[in-house]
Amino acid sequence: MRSEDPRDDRQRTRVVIVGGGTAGWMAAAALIRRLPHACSVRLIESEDIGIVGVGEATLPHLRAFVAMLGIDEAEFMRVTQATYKLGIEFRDFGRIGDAYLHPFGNFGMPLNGVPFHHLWLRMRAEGRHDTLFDYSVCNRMAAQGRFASPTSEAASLRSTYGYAYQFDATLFAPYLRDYALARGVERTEGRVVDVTLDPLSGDVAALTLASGERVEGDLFVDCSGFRALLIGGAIGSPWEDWSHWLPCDRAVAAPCASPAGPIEPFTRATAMAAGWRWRIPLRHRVGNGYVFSSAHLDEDAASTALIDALENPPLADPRVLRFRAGRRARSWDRNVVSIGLASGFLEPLESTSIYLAQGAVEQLIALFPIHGRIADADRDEFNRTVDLEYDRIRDFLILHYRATTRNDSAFWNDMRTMRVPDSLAEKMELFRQCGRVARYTQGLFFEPSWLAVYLGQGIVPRHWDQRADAIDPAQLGPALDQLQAQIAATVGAMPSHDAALGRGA
Ligand SMILES: Cc1cc2nc3c(=O)[nH]c(=O)nc-3n(C[C@H](O)[C@H](O)[C@H](O)COP(=O)(O)OP(=O)(O)OC[C@H]3O[C@@H](n4cnc5c(N)ncnc54)[C@H](O)[C@@H]3O)c2cc1C
Repeated sequence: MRSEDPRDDRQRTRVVIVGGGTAGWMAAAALIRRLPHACSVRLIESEDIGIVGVGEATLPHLRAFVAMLGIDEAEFMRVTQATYKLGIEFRDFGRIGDAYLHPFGNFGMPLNGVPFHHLWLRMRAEGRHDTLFDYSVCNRMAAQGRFASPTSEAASLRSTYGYAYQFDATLFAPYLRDYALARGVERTEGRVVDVTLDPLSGDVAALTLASGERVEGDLFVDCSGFRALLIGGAIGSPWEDWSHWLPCDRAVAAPCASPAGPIEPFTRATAMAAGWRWRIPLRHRVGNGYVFSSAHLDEDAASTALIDALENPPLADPRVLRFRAGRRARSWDRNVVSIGLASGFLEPLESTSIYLAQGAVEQLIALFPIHGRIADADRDEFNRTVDLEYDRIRDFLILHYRATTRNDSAFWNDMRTMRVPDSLAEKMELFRQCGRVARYTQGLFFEPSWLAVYLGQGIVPRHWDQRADAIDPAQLGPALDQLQAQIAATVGAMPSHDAALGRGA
Protein backbone atom coordinates (compact mmCIF):
# COMPACT_ATOMS: atom_id res chain seq x y z
CA MET A 1 0.00 0.00 0.00
CA ARG A 2 1.39 3.43 -0.91
CA SER A 3 2.06 5.76 1.98
CA GLU A 4 0.07 8.99 2.25
CA ASP A 5 3.01 10.72 3.90
CA PRO A 6 4.49 13.22 1.37
CA ARG A 7 7.90 12.81 3.04
CA ASP A 8 8.05 9.23 1.72
CA ASP A 9 8.31 10.56 -1.84
CA ARG A 10 11.47 12.42 -1.07
CA GLN A 11 14.68 10.99 -2.37
CA ARG A 12 16.42 9.32 0.53
CA THR A 13 20.19 9.47 0.93
CA ARG A 14 21.50 5.91 0.77
CA VAL A 15 23.82 5.54 3.75
CA VAL A 16 26.15 2.55 3.76
CA ILE A 17 27.94 1.86 7.04
CA VAL A 18 30.95 -0.44 7.00
CA GLY A 19 31.47 -2.03 10.41
CA GLY A 20 29.26 -3.37 13.14
CA GLY A 21 31.22 -2.51 16.26
CA THR A 22 30.11 0.05 18.82
CA ALA A 23 30.65 2.91 16.37
CA GLY A 24 28.79 1.30 13.46
CA TRP A 25 25.71 0.36 15.43
CA MET A 26 25.63 3.69 17.28
CA ALA A 27 25.61 5.43 13.89
CA ALA A 28 22.96 3.10 12.46
CA ALA A 29 20.65 3.35 15.48
CA ALA A 30 20.88 7.14 15.69
CA LEU A 31 20.47 7.77 11.94
CA ILE A 32 17.37 5.64 11.68
CA ARG A 33 15.92 7.19 14.81
CA ARG A 34 16.62 10.81 13.91
CA LEU A 35 16.41 10.89 10.13
CA PRO A 36 13.91 8.19 9.18
CA HIS A 37 12.66 10.19 6.21
CA ALA A 38 15.99 11.50 4.98
CA CYS A 39 18.00 8.29 4.67
CA SER A 40 18.01 4.57 4.23
CA VAL A 41 20.68 2.76 6.25
CA ARG A 42 22.50 -0.40 5.31
CA LEU A 43 25.24 -1.81 7.54
CA ILE A 44 27.86 -4.32 6.43
CA GLU A 45 29.76 -6.28 9.04
CA SER A 46 31.91 -9.33 9.07
CA GLU A 47 31.66 -11.81 11.91
CA ASP A 48 34.93 -13.37 10.72
CA ILE A 49 36.75 -10.12 11.44
CA GLY A 50 34.86 -9.37 14.66
CA ILE A 51 34.92 -6.22 16.78
CA VAL A 52 37.49 -4.75 19.16
CA GLY A 53 35.19 -5.70 22.05
CA VAL A 54 36.83 -3.48 24.65
CA GLY A 55 35.60 -0.04 25.63
CA GLU A 56 33.74 -0.53 28.85
CA ALA A 57 34.02 2.81 30.62
CA THR A 58 32.04 5.75 29.28
CA LEU A 59 31.34 9.42 29.95
CA PRO A 60 28.08 10.97 31.19
CA HIS A 61 27.16 12.12 27.67
CA LEU A 62 26.20 8.57 26.74
CA ARG A 63 23.09 8.94 28.91
CA ALA A 64 21.77 11.56 26.49
CA PHE A 65 22.39 9.17 23.61
CA VAL A 66 20.48 6.36 25.32
CA ALA A 67 17.65 8.78 26.11
CA MET A 68 17.64 10.11 22.53
CA LEU A 69 17.07 6.58 21.28
CA GLY A 70 14.12 6.33 23.66
CA ILE A 71 15.72 3.38 25.46
CA ASP A 72 14.74 2.59 29.04
CA GLU A 73 17.85 3.13 31.16
CA ALA A 74 17.16 0.33 33.63
CA GLU A 75 16.66 -2.20 30.85
CA PHE A 76 19.75 -0.96 29.03
CA MET A 77 21.86 -1.29 32.18
CA ARG A 78 20.53 -4.76 32.95
CA VAL A 79 21.16 -6.09 29.42
CA THR A 80 24.68 -4.66 29.18
CA GLN A 81 25.61 -5.68 32.78
CA ALA A 82 26.21 -2.00 33.49
CA THR A 83 27.24 -0.32 36.71
CA TYR A 84 27.24 3.39 37.57
CA LYS A 85 30.43 5.36 37.12
CA LEU A 86 31.12 8.54 39.11
CA GLY A 87 34.58 9.20 37.72
CA ILE A 88 38.04 7.72 37.44
CA GLU A 89 40.37 7.14 40.35
CA PHE A 90 43.98 7.75 39.35
CA ARG A 91 46.61 5.98 41.40
CA ASP A 92 50.36 6.52 41.38
CA PHE A 93 50.30 9.11 38.58
CA GLY A 94 51.75 12.22 40.27
CA ARG A 95 53.85 10.12 42.68
CA ILE A 96 53.75 6.48 43.76
CA GLY A 97 51.23 6.28 46.60
CA ASP A 98 49.08 9.20 45.41
CA ALA A 99 45.40 8.71 44.58
CA TYR A 100 42.69 11.11 43.46
CA LEU A 101 39.30 10.87 41.78
CA HIS A 102 38.57 12.79 38.60
CA PRO A 103 34.87 13.18 39.38
CA PHE A 104 31.93 13.78 37.08
CA GLY A 105 31.02 16.82 39.09
CA ASN A 106 31.97 20.16 40.57
CA PHE A 107 34.11 21.12 43.50
CA GLY A 108 32.15 23.16 46.04
CA MET A 109 30.03 26.09 44.99
CA PRO A 110 31.11 29.61 43.99
CA LEU A 111 30.69 32.35 46.60
CA ASN A 112 30.08 35.99 45.58
CA GLY A 113 30.97 34.97 42.02
CA VAL A 114 34.41 33.66 43.03
CA PRO A 115 35.13 30.15 41.72
CA PHE A 116 35.31 27.80 44.66
CA HIS A 117 38.84 26.53 44.14
CA HIS A 118 40.22 30.06 44.60
CA LEU A 119 38.48 30.29 47.96
CA TRP A 120 39.94 26.97 48.90
CA LEU A 121 43.43 28.01 47.73
CA ARG A 122 43.20 31.09 49.87
CA MET A 123 42.11 29.14 52.95
CA ARG A 124 44.87 26.62 52.32
CA ALA A 125 47.36 29.48 52.53
CA GLU A 126 45.71 30.40 55.87
CA GLY A 127 46.59 26.93 57.16
CA ARG A 128 43.53 24.84 56.27
CA HIS A 129 44.51 21.20 55.77
CA ASP A 130 41.79 19.61 53.69
CA THR A 131 41.90 19.03 49.92
CA LEU A 132 39.71 20.36 47.13
CA PHE A 133 38.43 16.81 46.67
CA ASP A 134 36.77 17.03 50.11
CA TYR A 135 34.31 19.42 48.47
CA SER A 136 33.17 17.03 45.75
CA VAL A 137 29.90 15.17 46.27
CA CYS A 138 31.02 12.62 43.69
CA ASN A 139 34.25 12.02 45.53
CA ARG A 140 32.47 11.22 48.75
CA MET A 141 29.91 9.03 46.97
CA ALA A 142 32.71 7.06 45.34
CA ALA A 143 34.65 6.72 48.60
CA GLN A 144 31.55 5.44 50.40
CA GLY A 145 30.27 3.29 47.53
CA ARG A 146 26.97 5.14 47.32
CA PHE A 147 24.81 6.16 44.41
CA ALA A 148 21.70 8.26 43.79
CA SER A 149 20.70 9.92 40.54
CA PRO A 150 21.36 13.65 40.39
CA THR A 151 18.48 16.10 40.53
CA SER A 152 17.92 19.27 38.51
CA GLU A 153 17.26 21.64 41.45
CA ALA A 154 20.10 24.14 41.15
CA ALA A 155 20.16 24.81 44.91
CA SER A 156 20.66 21.15 45.78
CA LEU A 157 24.06 19.53 46.15
CA ARG A 158 22.58 16.66 44.18
CA SER A 159 22.65 18.89 41.10
CA THR A 160 26.45 19.19 41.26
CA TYR A 161 27.40 15.85 39.76
CA GLY A 162 26.68 13.49 36.89
CA TYR A 163 27.31 9.85 36.19
CA ALA A 164 28.15 7.50 33.36
CA TYR A 165 28.00 3.75 32.76
CA GLN A 166 30.52 0.96 32.86
CA PHE A 167 29.24 -1.85 30.68
CA ASP A 168 30.17 -4.99 28.81
CA ALA A 169 31.31 -3.76 25.39
CA THR A 170 30.50 -7.12 23.77
CA LEU A 171 26.84 -6.65 24.74
CA PHE A 172 26.44 -2.99 23.76
CA ALA A 173 26.76 -3.28 19.95
CA PRO A 174 24.36 -6.29 19.73
CA TYR A 175 21.85 -4.37 21.83
CA LEU A 176 21.98 -1.42 19.45
CA ARG A 177 21.86 -3.79 16.48
CA ASP A 178 18.54 -5.26 17.63
CA TYR A 179 17.25 -1.74 18.13
CA ALA A 180 18.35 -0.60 14.66
CA LEU A 181 17.12 -3.69 12.83
CA ALA A 182 13.70 -3.33 14.42
CA ARG A 183 13.48 0.18 12.94
CA GLY A 184 14.43 -0.64 9.38
CA VAL A 185 18.22 -0.73 9.17
CA GLU A 186 19.30 -3.40 6.68
CA ARG A 187 22.19 -5.60 7.80
CA THR A 188 24.49 -7.52 5.50
CA GLU A 189 26.90 -10.09 6.82
CA GLY A 190 29.95 -10.07 4.58
CA ARG A 191 33.48 -8.91 4.05
CA VAL A 192 34.22 -5.85 1.91
CA VAL A 193 36.99 -6.89 -0.48
CA ASP A 194 37.07 -4.01 -2.95
CA VAL A 195 36.14 -0.34 -3.11
CA THR A 196 35.27 1.37 -6.43
CA LEU A 197 35.93 5.10 -6.68
CA ASP A 198 34.12 7.39 -9.10
CA PRO A 199 36.81 8.31 -11.67
CA LEU A 200 35.66 11.92 -11.89
CA SER A 201 34.86 12.93 -8.31
CA GLY A 202 37.06 10.47 -6.42
CA ASP A 203 34.04 9.66 -4.24
CA VAL A 204 33.35 6.10 -3.20
CA ALA A 205 30.84 4.73 -5.71
CA ALA A 206 30.41 1.14 -4.55
CA LEU A 207 31.74 -1.64 -2.37
CA THR A 208 32.25 -5.21 -3.47
CA LEU A 209 31.67 -7.98 -0.96
CA ALA A 210 33.40 -11.37 -0.86
CA SER A 211 30.13 -12.86 -2.11
CA GLY A 212 30.53 -10.78 -5.29
CA GLU A 213 27.63 -8.50 -4.39
CA ARG A 214 28.10 -4.82 -5.29
CA VAL A 215 26.73 -2.28 -2.80
CA GLU A 216 26.17 1.29 -4.00
CA GLY A 217 25.47 4.29 -1.83
CA ASP A 218 25.49 8.09 -1.62
CA LEU A 219 27.21 8.48 1.73
CA PHE A 220 29.60 5.90 3.20
CA VAL A 221 30.27 5.76 6.92
CA ASP A 222 33.56 4.10 7.74
CA CYS A 223 33.23 2.29 11.06
CA SER A 224 35.66 -0.47 10.11
CA GLY A 225 37.80 0.10 13.19
CA PHE A 226 41.59 0.30 13.07
CA ARG A 227 41.49 -1.06 9.49
CA ALA A 228 40.00 2.27 8.31
CA LEU A 229 39.03 0.55 5.09
CA LEU A 230 37.48 3.53 3.32
CA ILE A 231 38.88 6.68 4.91
CA GLY A 232 42.43 5.34 5.06
CA GLY A 233 42.57 2.54 2.52
CA ALA A 234 40.39 3.81 -0.34
CA ILE A 235 40.33 7.60 0.09
CA GLY A 236 43.77 7.92 1.70
CA SER A 237 42.89 10.74 4.10
CA PRO A 238 46.21 11.56 5.83
CA TRP A 239 46.91 10.41 9.39
CA GLU A 240 48.25 12.83 12.00
CA ASP A 241 50.50 10.89 14.29
CA TRP A 242 50.70 11.88 17.96
CA SER A 243 52.73 8.99 19.28
CA HIS A 244 55.62 11.32 20.19
CA TRP A 245 53.29 12.73 22.88
CA LEU A 246 51.31 9.62 23.66
CA PRO A 247 53.70 6.71 23.11
CA CYS A 248 51.46 3.98 24.54
CA ASP A 249 50.69 1.78 21.53
CA ARG A 250 49.60 -1.55 23.01
CA ALA A 251 47.13 -2.88 25.50
CA VAL A 252 46.80 -6.31 26.98
CA ALA A 253 43.31 -7.02 28.31
CA ALA A 254 41.95 -9.78 30.55
CA PRO A 255 38.72 -9.85 32.56
CA CYS A 256 38.57 -11.48 35.99
CA ALA A 257 35.83 -12.51 38.40
CA SER A 258 34.42 -9.82 40.66
CA PRO A 259 35.80 -9.84 44.19
CA ALA A 260 33.45 -10.47 47.09
CA GLY A 261 31.82 -7.34 48.44
CA PRO A 262 30.24 -4.24 46.99
CA ILE A 263 30.85 -3.06 43.43
CA GLU A 264 32.74 0.24 43.29
CA PRO A 265 30.98 2.99 41.30
CA PHE A 266 34.11 4.17 39.51
CA THR A 267 36.83 3.15 37.10
CA ARG A 268 40.40 2.92 38.35
CA ALA A 269 43.55 3.79 36.40
CA THR A 270 46.78 2.75 38.10
CA ALA A 271 50.10 3.95 36.73
CA MET A 272 52.51 1.12 35.90
CA ALA A 273 56.19 1.01 34.95
CA ALA A 274 55.51 1.54 31.22
CA GLY A 275 51.95 2.91 31.11
CA TRP A 276 48.88 2.34 33.22
CA ARG A 277 46.31 -0.30 34.08
CA TRP A 278 42.51 -0.01 33.96
CA ARG A 279 40.05 -1.69 36.30
CA ILE A 280 36.37 -1.45 35.37
CA PRO A 281 33.89 -3.15 37.71
CA LEU A 282 30.78 -4.53 35.96
CA ARG A 283 27.90 -6.49 37.43
CA HIS A 284 29.19 -9.89 36.34
CA ARG A 285 32.98 -9.40 36.19
CA VAL A 286 35.83 -6.90 36.30
CA GLY A 287 37.42 -5.60 33.07
CA ASN A 288 41.21 -5.13 33.25
CA GLY A 289 43.90 -4.05 30.87
CA TYR A 290 47.44 -2.69 30.81
CA VAL A 291 48.02 0.11 28.28
CA PHE A 292 51.75 0.38 27.63
CA SER A 293 54.48 1.63 25.36
CA SER A 294 56.09 -1.16 23.35
CA ALA A 295 59.27 0.91 23.20
CA HIS A 296 59.53 0.44 26.96
CA LEU A 297 58.04 -3.01 27.60
CA ASP A 298 57.38 -6.14 25.54
CA GLU A 299 54.01 -7.82 25.25
CA ASP A 300 54.90 -10.89 27.33
CA ALA A 301 56.20 -8.80 30.18
CA ALA A 302 53.06 -6.62 30.04
CA SER A 303 50.80 -9.71 30.15
CA THR A 304 52.69 -11.04 33.16
CA ALA A 305 52.50 -7.67 34.93
CA LEU A 306 48.75 -7.50 34.29
CA ILE A 307 48.04 -11.03 35.48
CA ASP A 308 50.16 -10.47 38.60
CA ALA A 309 48.13 -7.38 39.42
CA LEU A 310 44.67 -8.99 39.09
CA GLU A 311 42.63 -9.56 42.22
CA ASN A 312 41.30 -12.90 40.85
CA PRO A 313 42.53 -15.32 38.18
CA PRO A 314 41.80 -14.16 34.62
CA LEU A 315 38.63 -15.48 32.98
CA ALA A 316 40.32 -15.57 29.55
CA ASP A 317 43.81 -15.51 28.09
CA PRO A 318 45.24 -11.99 27.91
CA ARG A 319 44.48 -10.37 24.57
CA VAL A 320 46.88 -7.92 22.94
CA LEU A 321 45.57 -4.88 21.04
CA ARG A 322 47.80 -2.63 18.95
CA PHE A 323 47.15 1.00 18.08
CA ARG A 324 48.69 4.40 17.41
CA ALA A 325 47.69 7.74 18.91
CA GLY A 326 46.46 10.23 16.35
CA ARG A 327 43.61 11.17 14.09
CA ARG A 328 42.68 11.62 10.46
CA ALA A 329 43.50 15.03 9.04
CA ARG A 330 39.94 15.00 7.65
CA SER A 331 37.46 12.70 9.38
CA TRP A 332 34.92 13.45 6.65
CA ASP A 333 36.63 13.28 3.28
CA ARG A 334 34.70 13.28 -0.02
CA ASN A 335 31.62 11.13 0.61
CA VAL A 336 33.20 9.10 3.42
CA VAL A 337 32.59 9.96 7.06
CA SER A 338 34.78 8.05 9.50
CA ILE A 339 33.48 7.36 12.98
CA GLY A 340 35.04 5.40 15.84
CA LEU A 341 38.49 3.84 15.63
CA ALA A 342 38.62 4.45 11.87
CA SER A 343 38.73 8.20 12.52
CA GLY A 344 41.39 8.23 15.23
CA PHE A 345 42.54 6.85 18.53
CA LEU A 346 43.41 8.28 21.89
CA GLU A 347 44.25 5.82 24.63
CA PRO A 348 41.35 5.11 27.01
CA LEU A 349 42.88 6.95 30.00
CA GLU A 350 39.79 9.17 30.24
CA SER A 351 37.28 6.81 28.51
CA THR A 352 36.82 9.16 25.57
CA SER A 353 36.48 6.93 22.48
CA ILE A 354 32.79 6.13 22.65
CA TYR A 355 32.16 9.79 23.46
CA LEU A 356 34.05 10.79 20.30
CA ALA A 357 32.00 8.33 18.23
CA GLN A 358 28.80 9.68 19.77
CA GLY A 359 29.82 13.27 19.03
CA ALA A 360 30.63 12.41 15.42
CA VAL A 361 27.29 10.65 14.97
CA GLU A 362 25.43 13.64 16.41
CA GLN A 363 27.35 16.05 14.17
CA LEU A 364 26.68 13.92 11.11
CA ILE A 365 22.98 13.99 11.88
CA ALA A 366 23.04 17.76 12.44
CA LEU A 367 24.93 18.34 9.17
CA PHE A 368 23.29 15.59 7.15
CA PRO A 369 23.28 16.25 3.38
CA ILE A 370 20.04 17.67 2.04
CA HIS A 371 18.71 15.34 -0.65
CA GLY A 372 22.04 13.53 -0.85
CA ARG A 373 24.08 16.58 -1.85
CA ILE A 374 27.17 16.96 0.34
CA ALA A 375 28.03 20.62 0.88
CA ASP A 376 31.67 21.58 1.45
CA ALA A 377 30.62 23.91 4.27
CA ASP A 378 28.91 21.07 6.15
CA ARG A 379 31.88 18.79 5.71
CA ASP A 380 34.27 21.51 6.92
CA GLU A 381 32.14 22.20 9.96
CA PHE A 382 32.05 18.51 10.80
CA ASN A 383 35.84 18.28 10.57
CA ARG A 384 36.33 21.46 12.59
CA THR A 385 34.33 20.12 15.52
CA VAL A 386 35.84 16.64 15.38
CA ASP A 387 39.37 18.10 15.31
CA LEU A 388 38.60 20.39 18.21
CA GLU A 389 37.42 17.45 20.32
CA TYR A 390 40.46 15.33 19.52
CA ASP A 391 42.92 18.16 20.13
CA ARG A 392 41.41 19.06 23.52
CA ILE A 393 41.36 15.47 24.69
CA ARG A 394 44.92 14.94 23.48
CA ASP A 395 46.19 17.82 25.63
CA PHE A 396 44.23 16.63 28.65
CA LEU A 397 45.67 13.12 28.36
CA ILE A 398 49.22 14.40 27.97
CA LEU A 399 48.77 16.40 31.17
CA HIS A 400 48.34 13.14 33.14
CA TYR A 401 51.78 12.06 32.01
CA ARG A 402 53.60 15.39 32.11
CA ALA A 403 52.32 16.30 35.60
CA THR A 404 54.39 13.69 37.38
CA THR A 405 57.42 13.60 39.59
CA ARG A 406 57.99 9.90 38.92
CA ASN A 407 61.54 8.96 38.01
CA ASP A 408 61.38 5.24 38.69
CA SER A 409 61.37 3.96 35.10
CA ALA A 410 62.57 4.97 31.63
CA PHE A 411 58.95 5.45 30.58
CA TRP A 412 58.14 7.93 33.34
CA ASN A 413 61.43 9.75 32.86
CA ASP A 414 60.53 10.23 29.20
CA MET A 415 57.02 11.39 30.04
CA ARG A 416 58.12 13.78 32.78
CA THR A 417 60.61 15.53 30.55
CA MET A 418 58.79 15.54 27.21
CA ARG A 419 58.01 18.74 25.34
CA VAL A 420 54.24 19.14 25.34
CA PRO A 421 52.12 20.84 22.63
CA ASP A 422 52.16 24.64 22.94
CA SER A 423 48.40 24.59 23.50
CA LEU A 424 48.96 22.53 26.67
CA ALA A 425 52.06 24.41 27.82
CA GLU A 426 50.00 27.63 27.76
CA LYS A 427 47.19 26.07 29.80
CA MET A 428 49.61 24.73 32.40
CA GLU A 429 51.34 28.08 32.79
CA LEU A 430 47.99 29.83 33.15
CA PHE A 431 47.11 27.50 36.00
CA ARG A 432 50.52 27.60 37.67
CA GLN A 433 50.43 31.38 37.86
CA CYS A 434 47.07 31.95 39.48
CA GLY A 435 44.88 28.83 39.39
CA ARG A 436 43.11 29.94 36.21
CA VAL A 437 41.72 27.30 33.91
CA ALA A 438 41.44 28.00 30.18
CA ARG A 439 37.77 28.51 29.40
CA TYR A 440 35.88 27.17 26.44
CA THR A 441 32.30 26.27 25.75
CA GLN A 442 32.65 23.48 23.21
CA GLY A 443 34.35 20.16 23.64
CA LEU A 444 35.17 17.97 26.59
CA PHE A 445 36.69 18.62 29.97
CA PHE A 446 35.75 21.84 31.67
CA GLU A 447 37.22 23.48 34.75
CA PRO A 448 36.59 20.72 37.34
CA SER A 449 38.33 18.11 35.18
CA TRP A 450 41.46 20.19 34.75
CA LEU A 451 41.45 21.09 38.45
CA ALA A 452 41.24 17.41 39.40
CA VAL A 453 44.32 16.49 37.39
CA TYR A 454 46.39 19.59 38.23
CA LEU A 455 45.77 19.40 41.96
CA GLY A 456 45.50 15.60 42.08
CA GLN A 457 48.96 15.38 40.57
CA GLY A 458 50.57 18.05 42.68
CA ILE A 459 50.50 21.20 40.51
CA VAL A 460 49.59 23.96 42.95
CA PRO A 461 49.27 27.53 41.65
CA ARG A 462 51.49 30.31 42.95
CA HIS A 463 48.51 32.56 43.74
CA TRP A 464 44.75 32.66 43.73
CA ASP A 465 42.16 34.97 42.22
CA GLN A 466 42.32 38.23 44.17
CA ARG A 467 38.55 38.43 44.36
CA ALA A 468 38.87 35.76 47.05
CA ASP A 469 40.68 38.27 49.26
CA ALA A 470 37.53 40.34 49.57
CA ILE A 471 35.93 37.62 51.69
CA ASP A 472 36.78 37.57 55.39
CA PRO A 473 38.58 34.31 56.32
CA ALA A 474 36.70 34.37 59.62
CA GLN A 475 33.53 33.84 57.59
CA LEU A 476 35.02 31.68 54.90
CA GLY A 477 36.35 28.99 57.24
CA PRO A 478 32.95 28.26 58.85
CA ALA A 479 31.30 28.39 55.38
CA LEU A 480 33.66 25.68 54.15
CA ASP A 481 33.04 23.60 57.30
CA GLN A 482 29.32 23.92 56.71
CA LEU A 483 29.63 22.88 53.08
CA GLN A 484 31.55 19.75 54.05
CA ALA A 485 28.89 18.90 56.63
CA GLN A 486 26.17 19.35 54.00
CA ILE A 487 28.03 17.10 51.56
CA ALA A 488 28.42 14.44 54.27
CA ALA A 489 24.70 14.60 55.10
CA THR A 490 23.65 14.50 51.44
CA VAL A 491 25.82 11.52 50.62
CA GLY A 492 25.02 9.78 53.92
CA ALA A 493 21.35 9.74 52.94
CA MET A 494 22.03 7.96 49.63
CA PRO A 495 21.64 4.23 49.10
CA SER A 496 24.65 2.05 48.43
CA HIS A 497 25.74 1.56 44.83
CA ASP A 498 24.80 -2.12 45.13
CA ALA A 499 21.31 -1.19 46.31
CA ALA A 500 20.96 1.28 43.43
CA LEU A 501 21.83 -1.58 41.08
CA GLY A 502 19.17 -3.74 42.71
CA ARG A 503 21.76 -6.08 44.25
CA GLY A 504 20.17 -6.24 47.68
CA ALA A 505 20.43 -3.85 50.58
C1 LIG B 1 42.58 -1.21 24.61
C2 LIG B 1 41.37 -0.38 24.36
C3 LIG B 1 40.57 0.02 25.43
C4 LIG B 1 39.45 0.83 25.20
N1 LIG B 1 38.71 1.27 26.26
C5 LIG B 1 37.72 2.16 26.04
C6 LIG B 1 36.95 2.69 27.12
O1 LIG B 1 37.13 2.33 28.28
N2 LIG B 1 35.99 3.60 26.82
C7 LIG B 1 35.75 4.02 25.55
O2 LIG B 1 34.89 4.88 25.34
N3 LIG B 1 36.41 3.48 24.52
C8 LIG B 1 37.38 2.58 24.73
N4 LIG B 1 38.06 2.04 23.67
C9 LIG B 1 37.64 2.36 22.33
C10 LIG B 1 36.41 1.53 21.96
O3 LIG B 1 36.71 0.16 22.10
C11 LIG B 1 36.01 1.84 20.53
O4 LIG B 1 35.82 3.20 20.40
C12 LIG B 1 34.72 1.16 20.18
O5 LIG B 1 34.80 -0.19 20.44
C13 LIG B 1 34.39 1.41 18.74
O6 LIG B 1 35.10 0.56 17.90
P1 LIG B 1 34.73 0.57 16.37
O7 LIG B 1 33.29 0.25 16.23
O8 LIG B 1 35.23 1.81 15.77
O9 LIG B 1 35.63 -0.62 15.78
P2 LIG B 1 35.52 -2.21 15.92
O10 LIG B 1 34.91 -2.63 17.18
O11 LIG B 1 36.88 -2.73 15.60
O12 LIG B 1 34.54 -2.63 14.75
C14 LIG B 1 34.97 -2.67 13.41
C15 LIG B 1 33.91 -3.33 12.56
O13 LIG B 1 34.32 -3.25 11.21
C16 LIG B 1 34.09 -4.50 10.59
N5 LIG B 1 35.00 -4.64 9.46
C17 LIG B 1 36.31 -4.35 9.40
N6 LIG B 1 36.80 -4.65 8.18
C18 LIG B 1 35.75 -5.10 7.45
C19 LIG B 1 35.59 -5.56 6.12
N7 LIG B 1 36.63 -5.64 5.28
N8 LIG B 1 34.38 -5.94 5.72
C20 LIG B 1 33.31 -5.89 6.52
N9 LIG B 1 33.39 -5.47 7.80
C21 LIG B 1 34.59 -5.08 8.25
C22 LIG B 1 34.33 -5.50 11.71
O14 LIG B 1 33.70 -6.72 11.41
C23 LIG B 1 33.65 -4.79 12.87
O15 LIG B 1 32.27 -5.06 12.83
C24 LIG B 1 39.14 1.21 23.89
C25 LIG B 1 39.90 0.76 22.81
C26 LIG B 1 41.02 -0.03 23.04
C27 LIG B 1 41.83 -0.50 21.88
